[in-house]
Amino acid sequence: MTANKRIVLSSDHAALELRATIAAHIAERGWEVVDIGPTTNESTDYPLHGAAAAERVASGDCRLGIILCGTGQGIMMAANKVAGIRCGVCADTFSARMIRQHNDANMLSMGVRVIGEGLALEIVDAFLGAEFEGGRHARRVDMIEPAGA
Ligand SMILES: O=C[C@H](O)[C@H](O)[C@H](O)COP(=O)(O)O
Repeated sequence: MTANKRIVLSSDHAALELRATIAAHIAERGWEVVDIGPTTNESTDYPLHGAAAAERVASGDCRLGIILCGTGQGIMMAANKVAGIRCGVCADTFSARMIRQHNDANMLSMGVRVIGEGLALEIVDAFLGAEFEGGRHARRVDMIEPAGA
């Protein structure tokens, strides 16, 4: 399978269960899931997992990524330090759709201590179901990280 329907998943210790639920949910929808998150609940450091997932997307190995931690915030910050990554934290479906359509986000972050499983899956569907609209938005996305920066 090409990277076109390949998606990387990761989290810290806070989100193992939700990560597994999301993995099953998106696999059912035809995505090849590359789950590189921790496999035990032992406390771990979200920057490691955010960066590792982001590298998979930035390298082209995976088209998109979904990352999780307690709030979704710390792991998002780590992912956004990787060149080429545009990751947004979402707790609603509208934002999840818009970060694809307007911001060409290639990663989604969520907080397992913020939202429940049902909403998380709806957010995932909104994110994966939307496409970048280009046009005026492309100019703005280019301004976030100019080529060669
Ligand atoms: O942004 C950071 C995340 O929410 C972490 O999941 C959280 O800080 C981990 O906290 P704890 O070590 O208390 O489980």
